[in-house]
Amino acid sequence: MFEGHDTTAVAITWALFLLGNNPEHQEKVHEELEEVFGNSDAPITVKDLPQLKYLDRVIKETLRLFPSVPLIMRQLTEEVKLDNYTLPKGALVTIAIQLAHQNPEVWPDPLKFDPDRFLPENSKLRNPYAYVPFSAGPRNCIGQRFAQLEEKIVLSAILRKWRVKSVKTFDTIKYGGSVILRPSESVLMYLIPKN
Ligand code: HEM
Repeated sequence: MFEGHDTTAVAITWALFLLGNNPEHQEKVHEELEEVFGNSDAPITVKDLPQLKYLDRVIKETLRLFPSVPLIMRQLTEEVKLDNYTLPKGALVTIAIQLAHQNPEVWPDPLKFDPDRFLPENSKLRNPYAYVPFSAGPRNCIGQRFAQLEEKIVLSAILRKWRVKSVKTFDTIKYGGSVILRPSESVLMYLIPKN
C-alpha cells in the first residue's frame, strides 16, 4: 500500500523544494497567505481552503514536475491500434506520467516551474490526458481530492510561519525510485522565520 501517505508526503517535500528554489513564486504564496489570514494565527478552516488559489497552482505544478507516481502499468484486455502500431491483447503497457508531463509540445519550457500554467485560461485548451498525476479512468486515484486538501493544509501551516530556501537545485538534487518518485538524498532547506 503506497497510496495514502508516501505519495502526499513526497509531494509536500517537492513543493517546498521547488518554492525554495523559486523565491518569486514563493513570494506570491506569502502574499496570498497574508491576504487570507492577515496576522491571525488561527488554524485554517474549510472556508479558507478555496481561497488559496495560487497555492493550489503550486501544488498542481509540483505534481507535474515531480508526479509522486511517475509511471503506471495496465494489461490490455483487447488489441489496441496506436498510430502505426498494434499492441496485442494481454500486453503490459507502461504509461510514463513523468514523461507526459514534460512533453514540450504541451508544456513549453517543460522544466521551468510555472504555477500559472494551471490558470483556467492557460489550461482550457489542454487535453485532459496531458496531465494525469492521479491517473485517469475507472481506476484513478480515489484519494486525489483528499491529497490536495491535505497538501494545502500542511503547506499553508508551514508557509504561514516560514520562508524556505533550498540548499540543492533542480539540477543537483538526486532523485529516482520506482513506485514513488522520491529524493534519493535528504532535501535540506533553510527555514527563515517570517516575523
Ligand atoms: C499527491 C498524492 C497522490 C498521488 C500523486 C496519487 C496518485 C495515484 C495514482 C497515479 C494512482 C493510480 C495507480 C495505478 O493506476 O496503478 C493512484 C491510485 C490510488 N490512490 Fe492515490 N495518489 C495520491 C494520494 C492518495 C491518497 C491520499 C489516498 C487515500 C486516502 C490514495 C488512494 C489511492 C487508491 C486506493 C488507489 C487505487 C485505486 C484503484 O486501483 O482503484 N491516493 N493514486
